Amino acid sequence: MELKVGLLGGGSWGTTVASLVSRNAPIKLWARDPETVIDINDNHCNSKYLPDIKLPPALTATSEIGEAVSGADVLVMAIPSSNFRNVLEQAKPHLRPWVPVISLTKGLELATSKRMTEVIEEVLPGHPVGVLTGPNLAREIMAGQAAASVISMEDEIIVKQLQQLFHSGLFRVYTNTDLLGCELGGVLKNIIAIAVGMGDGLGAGDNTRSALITRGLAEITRLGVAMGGKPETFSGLTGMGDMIATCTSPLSRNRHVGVELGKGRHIDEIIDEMLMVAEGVKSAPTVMALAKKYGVEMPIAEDVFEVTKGNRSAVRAFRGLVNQSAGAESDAG
Ligand SMILES: NC(=O)C1=CN([C@@H]2O[C@H](COP(=O)(O)OP(=O)(O)OC[C@H]3O[C@@H](n4cnc5c(N)ncnc54)[C@H](OP(=O)(O)O)[C@@H]3O)[C@@H](O)[C@H]2O)C=CC1
Ligand SMILES: O=C(CO)COP(=O)(O)O
Repeated sequence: MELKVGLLGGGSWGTTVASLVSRNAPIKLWARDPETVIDINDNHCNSKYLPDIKLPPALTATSEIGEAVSGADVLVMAIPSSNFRNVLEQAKPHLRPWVPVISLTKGLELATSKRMTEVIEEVLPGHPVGVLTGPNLAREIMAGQAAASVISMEDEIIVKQLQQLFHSGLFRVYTNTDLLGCELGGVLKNIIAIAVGMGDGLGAGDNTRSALITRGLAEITRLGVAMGGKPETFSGLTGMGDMIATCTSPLSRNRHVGVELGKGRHIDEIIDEMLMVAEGVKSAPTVMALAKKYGVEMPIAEDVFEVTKGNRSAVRAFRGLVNQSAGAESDAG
């Protein structure tokens, strides 16, 4: 049976995933911006978020949320974490029972510290939930570069059915049933990417970058495992894989924020001039609260939090990070 897909969110990643799915199944993308809808339907472009990229003609968009949701056999959410719950509430009256809901979002809800799949379970009880996550920079994928990703759900049967929707020639999609671990990897790596960006903005070298990525991975693994994720998940595509892509790519918005902070600019000024979302800035306070709750030391994330709050300069934070006294490699810090 052919599954119909509704995807909510007309930004860079929503449009990219909708383009991939359109090769395998009928899909309707909902965007709140009517100009984006016209651009996708008439010009096969999303000039606002993916300039100079041609979209597949099979991809169509709507500005009526009910049109994307009511006929859907699968709902995909590509809305930043700050507006995720609100959009899910708008979709709820149109959604048929038991339709699986897959999140593409790599953030946490500020007010509740919840993961997006927890928000889905709260708003839409009974619907199977999952994430599609991994080292997936939208522009590279739209340029036709090969990439791998992971669809993660706790239900082994449904996850295999949905894998086929997203998988295509150059976009390899694996399955994983450690939903919490996969989802958290995508959230937490954003903060480490800001730290690495800060170092790059300050002129640090490749050795420093490598040390930060490795210690950052240890840090996010400690928190993820304390929260119930599997250690091996953090060494896979959704953990180490996404860390490498986000911490090293000039396309990463989180790394970009770090680079600008490293140059000495203020966070408000950096965010004001960005059209796109950098989830790590918003997640940092929530991650600090979770680290405290689970008794996990996260010195890199803490420095990023202090710099983004304006309490510490990037230079001071970075000196602290590289000068920290070193214990055993297996220790925190
Ligand atoms: N870009 C990437 O490479 C990747 C991104 N992600 C994750 O995907 C999520 C979405 O990111 P991305 O697409 O890149 O973000 P963008 O910043 O490119 O776009 C955000 C989109 O969300 C829409 N939006 C925001 N608030 C609302 C709302 N209240 N109602 C309706 N639409 C809304 C915006 O609409 P409008 O234009 O009208 O403001 C825009 O279409 C993030 O959590 C990100 O971390 C994950 C993997 C890769
Ligand atoms: O999650 C991403 C790559 O996997 C995108 O990272 P940014 O949000 O930092 O651009």
